[in-house]
Amino acid sequence: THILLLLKSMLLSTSIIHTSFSSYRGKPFKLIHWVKISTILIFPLSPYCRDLLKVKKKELTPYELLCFSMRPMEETRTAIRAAEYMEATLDIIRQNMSRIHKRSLGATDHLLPEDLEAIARVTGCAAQIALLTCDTIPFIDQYRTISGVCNNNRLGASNTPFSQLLPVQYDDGISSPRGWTSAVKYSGFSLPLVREVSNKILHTANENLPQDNLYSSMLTLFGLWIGLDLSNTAMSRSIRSFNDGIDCSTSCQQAEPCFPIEIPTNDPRFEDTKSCIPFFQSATACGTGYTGYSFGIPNVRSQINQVTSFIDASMIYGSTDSLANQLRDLTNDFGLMAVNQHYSDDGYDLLPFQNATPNICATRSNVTKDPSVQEVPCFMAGDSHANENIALTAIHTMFLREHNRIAKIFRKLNPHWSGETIYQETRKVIGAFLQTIIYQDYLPIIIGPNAVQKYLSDYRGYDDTVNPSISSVFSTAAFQFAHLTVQPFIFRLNRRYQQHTVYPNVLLHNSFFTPWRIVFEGGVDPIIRGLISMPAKLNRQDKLMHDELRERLFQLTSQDGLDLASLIMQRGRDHGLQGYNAWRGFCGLSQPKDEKELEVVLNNQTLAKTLISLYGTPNNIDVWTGGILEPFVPNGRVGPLFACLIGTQFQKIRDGDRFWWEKEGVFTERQRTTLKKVSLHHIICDNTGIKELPPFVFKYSDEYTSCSEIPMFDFSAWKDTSSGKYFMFFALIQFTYCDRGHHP
Ligand code: HEM
Ligand SMILES: [Ca+2]
Repeated sequence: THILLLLKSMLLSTSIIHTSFSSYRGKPFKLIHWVKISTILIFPLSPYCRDLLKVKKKELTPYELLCFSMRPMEETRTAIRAAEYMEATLDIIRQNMSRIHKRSLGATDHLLPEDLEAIARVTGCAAQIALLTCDTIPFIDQYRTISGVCNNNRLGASNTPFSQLLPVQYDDGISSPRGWTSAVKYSGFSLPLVREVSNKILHTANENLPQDNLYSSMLTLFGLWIGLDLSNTAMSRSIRSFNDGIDCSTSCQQAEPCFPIEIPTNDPRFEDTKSCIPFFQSATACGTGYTGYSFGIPNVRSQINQVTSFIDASMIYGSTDSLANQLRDLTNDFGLMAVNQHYSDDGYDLLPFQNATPNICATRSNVTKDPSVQEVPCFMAGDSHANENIALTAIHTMFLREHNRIAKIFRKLNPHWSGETIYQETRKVIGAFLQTIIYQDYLPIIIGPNAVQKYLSDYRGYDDTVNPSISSVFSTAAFQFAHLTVQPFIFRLNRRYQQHTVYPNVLLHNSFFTPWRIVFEGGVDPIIRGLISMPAKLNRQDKLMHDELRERLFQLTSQDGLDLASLIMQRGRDHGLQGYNAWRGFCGLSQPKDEKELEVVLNNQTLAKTLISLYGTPNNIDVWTGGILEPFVPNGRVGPLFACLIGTQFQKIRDGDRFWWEKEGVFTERQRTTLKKVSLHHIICDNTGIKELPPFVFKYSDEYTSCSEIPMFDFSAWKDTSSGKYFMFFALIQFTYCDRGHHP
């Protein structure tokens, strides 16, 4: 590292660079040298999470687990690399220009538009944002692409920037997170340390938590599950600062992309205020931040969503073609998803294993303190978070089984269908199941009937002017409301819905990255029973985030855990989200200007006082913090601000989706009528050994009904009545156009 740093400073000061630079103007080919230099400089300085884990160690730190679980996927790495090269190239040019002209200059002050275009092209940035030609893709009107491209060109596709509902606000106006420089003031006040807000407002012990007497833990986990369909923020590829090689995992120095969470005085857990909770920034999207100059759009930094914004079950099937193919069972032509070849769960399938090294899920011997136990790899699914906790893994597993169950039904129903048709038709049905369950059952409970009426009343058809991309404020703040409704335990119940005697409840921090608990400790059923029959934690102003998430996040044994509340606020600042009042204004809500008015909005005097003592003004309250503190809207589980932001987002991903299940022509009328009848209930009954369950699985109740009392989901509307001849022809075209197992 030191040699590279030395090399970099030498390169920057040598006459070679000065000479080539002073003669570059009007000769864009020279710019390629700059790009090359930037790639040479960045590349070796950028260790990734993977590299952290190369050193064989007994136990991973919480930071390493976070880093690894949030590492960018393959195609995302290409997108991020392009932006990093472009930014580094412009930075080197800027430094040299300033040196030559002996004054500070912007990167593009002396560059011609064609030079910028050339840099964008050579770094790969131009390719990331160029419009696509969609009409050459076969069957583009029939099935969604895996990456979501060509639903409406790049809008809503994976690896594109989050949209912005309000202008982004950075310390330097372009890229530095809010709060990066303490001298920068907002409404006359510096932002408080996020850990201080977490300690003073969020802090809650694990014990005596308020329980939701209306809704079950399934409501919470289903929220997490669908959140993964919608957003997964790409982290910076590098865990080391670009300019001086500081390692974000070990140093508390602030240097892009390290944005460490500082420790306030009198912190209940960390005694040393010079220590920190490691944090690395999200990756920059091409054409934004300091790479934005050449594209004629406001050059503020934007972050990348690695997954498709549409509700298309991307957490099952993947958001990139390479992952989607890995997840399929291509050993036959039956349209199935790959399942685990080593273990099963009482006759039911499990998710396949990843073959990644190192195996971050080899946590069993550490947790059980028994070195002789058998370890297993992490499970593989369409989303990278599948092993984050075992309740989430259980839901993933159920839906994998549902795909294969339906695929087998379709093969019987339509023997002339190719494996590719079965896969695509099944994937289409699963996507529609999710859309139906979310809008019919989930959202009304969360945002309440008034917001449903305002944002989600009748569907009026597809609108190609609506941008379906997930917005930054939705993913980084509003849809993270449910972190306050997570129980500190994963409940595991036996067939009689009593605590399992052999495999009892597990504290949440003992459930992170532990797929072996599913393989060796009773499988999926006990966990699903726990989710559907135990209440959710209630989000209450005086009982916010318990210690499992605020003090022990990703802590498997003795290491210092992370603090989720601090991470969320720091992420919001990294993404340049404006403060609470700006968002209240966006939603047409009142904007409290002092403690008294805040007290009225929150209906809580003590809370308003503490917030003002921390932030100085209601304007600056981190939007996630303000949102989670608001009293609920009538018959909802979020306050008015989040009801508006969540309602707005779900309206956009419905109206801006060319494959929305209610859109004319996507399904037949008979199929639509059938799809309305689906519920999560069906999916549990059909894919687990659970045969008695509460009548409505999001509701907390001690009544149980038998699966046999619910009519089976009827697939007869999918019987293909067109002639076999036509389908032979169709299959032939498919076969001609694409490799087997590829999207048509
Ligand atoms: C069950 C326990 C849960 C754990 C351990 C957990 C953990 C995390 C972590 C570590 C992050 C990344 C924080 C950062 O550095 O920015 C995150 C992000 C997020 N979480 Fe959770 N979470 C849980 C439950 C939930 C639930 C119930 C929901 C929603 C209903 C949810 C929604 C989200 C969303 C939307 C994000 C941002 C995703 C992105 O764009 O990357 N989480 N969560
Ligand atoms: Ca999706």
